[in-house]
Amino acid sequence: MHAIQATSLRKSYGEKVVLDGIDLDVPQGTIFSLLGPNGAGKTTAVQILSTLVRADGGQARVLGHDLVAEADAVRAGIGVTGQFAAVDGLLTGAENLLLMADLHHLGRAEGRRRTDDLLERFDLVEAAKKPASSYSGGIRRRLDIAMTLVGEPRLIFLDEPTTGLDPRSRHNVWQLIRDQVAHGVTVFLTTQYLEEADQLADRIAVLDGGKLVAQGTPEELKRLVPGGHIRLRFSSPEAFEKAALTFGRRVLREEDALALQVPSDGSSRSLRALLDRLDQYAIDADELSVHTPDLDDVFFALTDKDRVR
Ligand SMILES: Nc1ncnc2c1ncn2[C@@H]1O[C@H](COP(=O)(O)OP(=O)(O)OP(=O)(O)O)[C@@H](O)[C@H]1O
Repeated sequence: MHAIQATSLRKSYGEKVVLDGIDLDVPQGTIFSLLGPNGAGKTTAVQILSTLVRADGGQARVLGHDLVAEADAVRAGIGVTGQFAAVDGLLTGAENLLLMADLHHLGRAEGRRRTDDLLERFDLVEAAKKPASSYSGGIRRRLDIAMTLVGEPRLIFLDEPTTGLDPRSRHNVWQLIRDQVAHGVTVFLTTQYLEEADQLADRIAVLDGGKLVAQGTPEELKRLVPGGHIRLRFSSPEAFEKAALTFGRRVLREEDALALQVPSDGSSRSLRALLDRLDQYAIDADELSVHTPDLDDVFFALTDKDRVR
């Protein structure tokens, strides 16, 4: 079953086309990340898929329900944490959670039970007694995500969940997200941080200029851009020269290190071909390492940085 299935989603604000026909498929129990530069339309996509904003065109089913005809059923199964954080600064953390429990009509006892459970799991027991306005960014974000989970959603939308957090808080939030997925929850995550998508996502889609310019696993995306290579290091100048001759003009020479960089997409097929070649000519490499480009390379190669917005 798919948690999200969308075809040809379109949305414009006035003259500005924000989403220009977007197809999305997110299997249940996975983390899907929508990546894109500022203003690419990530938040708009989240707003549409969470029923907050109507698309101009296209269809979508979320948790098996039609987004428009069965909007209530969709809302009942999802949680949204966004830049429009729901935390009320005047209330304590515990009061914020209890308020969410009320909104979900949970009843007093059940509301208390879920609130206590979430405070424990999110390491918020101490903070829960103080007003949320006194919280650091990291604690506030944890409370915000905890509030999203009060209704026990099967799908959560996290819109830039770690923007502005320090590395430790960011890792904390990542762990909380992974825990959710381990319990079968599906996560739709938007982020500007390539590392975040790389760390968390099963699949990534890159949004730019209103279109998805690439989709795949982090590894698949990294293979899309040039720059990947296998580096071979040799212990003798003879072996180095012999290998350089064997691989011909395609290789990059690191004379001082006695190393060669052979272009490769990082697949096992390309690795096997290279090892076969070394075997064939009885060349011994001292060291072999595979270098795949990182997501930064992909992002910059795929998104148009010069477009005027
Ligand atoms: N309610 C609105 N009215 C008019 N224009 C809007 C509205 N909401 C969004 N936009 C425009 O749509 C474009 C996409 O915005 P959106 O917030 O979806 O991008 P984003 O990818 O989430 O960006 P960011 O990373 O900066 O949050 C922007 O140019 C924005 O100005």
